[in-house]
Amino acid sequence: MSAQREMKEKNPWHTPVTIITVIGVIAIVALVTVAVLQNRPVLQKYKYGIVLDAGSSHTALYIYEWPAEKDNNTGRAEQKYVCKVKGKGISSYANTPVKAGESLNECMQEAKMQVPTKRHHETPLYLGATAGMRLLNMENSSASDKVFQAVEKALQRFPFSYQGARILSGQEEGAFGWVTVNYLDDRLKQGLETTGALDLGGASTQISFVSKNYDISESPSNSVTFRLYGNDYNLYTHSFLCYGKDQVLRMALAHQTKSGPGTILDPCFHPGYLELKDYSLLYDSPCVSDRKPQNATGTFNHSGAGNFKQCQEVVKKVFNFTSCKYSRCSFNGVFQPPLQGPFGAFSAYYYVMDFLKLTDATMPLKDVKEKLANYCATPWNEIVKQHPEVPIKYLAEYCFSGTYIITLLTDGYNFTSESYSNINFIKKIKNSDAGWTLGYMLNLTNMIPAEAPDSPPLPHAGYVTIITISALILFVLFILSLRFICPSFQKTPHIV
Ligand SMILES: O=c1ccn([C@@H]2O[C@H](COP(=O)(O)OP(=O)(O)O)[C@@H](O)[C@H]2O)c(=O)[nH]1
Repeated sequence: MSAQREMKEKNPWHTPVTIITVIGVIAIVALVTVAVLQNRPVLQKYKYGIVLDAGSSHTALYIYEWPAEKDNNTGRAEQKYVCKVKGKGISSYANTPVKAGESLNECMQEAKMQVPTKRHHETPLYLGATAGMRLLNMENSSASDKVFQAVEKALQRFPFSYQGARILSGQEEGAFGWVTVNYLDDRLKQGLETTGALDLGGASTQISFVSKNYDISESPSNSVTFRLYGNDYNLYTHSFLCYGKDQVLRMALAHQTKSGPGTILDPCFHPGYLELKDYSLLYDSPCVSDRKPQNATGTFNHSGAGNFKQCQEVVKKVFNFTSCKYSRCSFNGVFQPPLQGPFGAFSAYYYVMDFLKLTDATMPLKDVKEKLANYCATPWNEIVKQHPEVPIKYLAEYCFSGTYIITLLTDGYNFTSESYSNINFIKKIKNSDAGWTLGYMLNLTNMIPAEAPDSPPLPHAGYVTIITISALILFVLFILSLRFICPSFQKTPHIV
């Protein structure tokens, strides 16, 4: 019995200080563990959104992805996947609407594979149509309705949360393009100076920017106001219907064929270019239908002369610079405040300028014009030889499209040799395509809060460190105070 007692007394695990120490260590470990577990970032789970951009020339499907627990707060939505729908835009199926729906199936099947199955039912799916459908709706609203019915039917067969298909107004297209660019650049959250957005499509074009000299009362219809992350924005935006590059080409050709000649020598096409074209196809658009010559034969010879300066003169004819009831205008009597800040130019601005190797922002405007003039003057057979991979239809139009872009920016929007250098031709920002689709989804899912989100006072690591240090200090103080208040803790155990 006494040997047992001696063992107990000699065993250091049985001293009060040791017991308190062990309990203290367990308490600290428990405290820190709770702190770590309670505040650990939730396992990265993602949410998804799908937007179909039904443009005049083609449709593209975009899938966006963002961290699930941050959708209303600090996480950024990014493009995860893009699928180009085969064939033309949905407005080209006016006579066979069912095919408009069928055309989307392949990309929608892809979307099913890209979005995790357990997220399908909660993934919103939107379709937004732009200028091609705006024009079809103006021309034949029942055909446009039938295209939408077919598209709707096709999209509802998929397991996503279908949110509707509609035509975006030009103002929405411009404003959402601006939101996309500035969101991806993190300019909105940080309240930085914003970037203007220049979007060029096939059937319309948009310009959107914040100008401190913009007096809304002068032209209220061009104003869109936002409150995003606690900052107020007064955005100027305008969409020019028929001023996308495909419709402007029709207008330029309409101008050259108005007296109904059998052959036109077009300065916007390369020397040696020759195609037989149909009058009825050329005039088959509300942008030009009223200009169809009375005495037009069925076809005309479209031949090229390859002259940039003359091409600019032809292109200028599609703009009206004479009437302006405001203090200042771009063209066609449309108000435009003074240009301000940097601009991102995307969609067809990028495709064309990239092909022409003219996207370098440091290239002076006069050099851009010189290179374009050389390109336009290059004989057609040489151009075809130099670019065997580019489809002939696209290849034939780059001289025209480049000339239109320069004319639109300088004569149309009033960019000068100096301010031209503020334009960046961009396709993507941080792996997401520049365009209206992301801004549209962010808006419809309320992912950009009006007020700046409350951020936790400390990051997770800082929180855990402070908890650990505080617990250790408290424990040391506790031990010291025990020794001070109860001196017996200092004595070594007395062995009997
Ligand atoms: O790789 C490409 C894809 C498109 N485009 C052109 O870019 C424009 C895009 O127009 P979209 O269909 O987006 O027209 P919107 O409906 O916006 O007017 C059209 O002229 C297309 O021919 C191009 O030059 N290269």
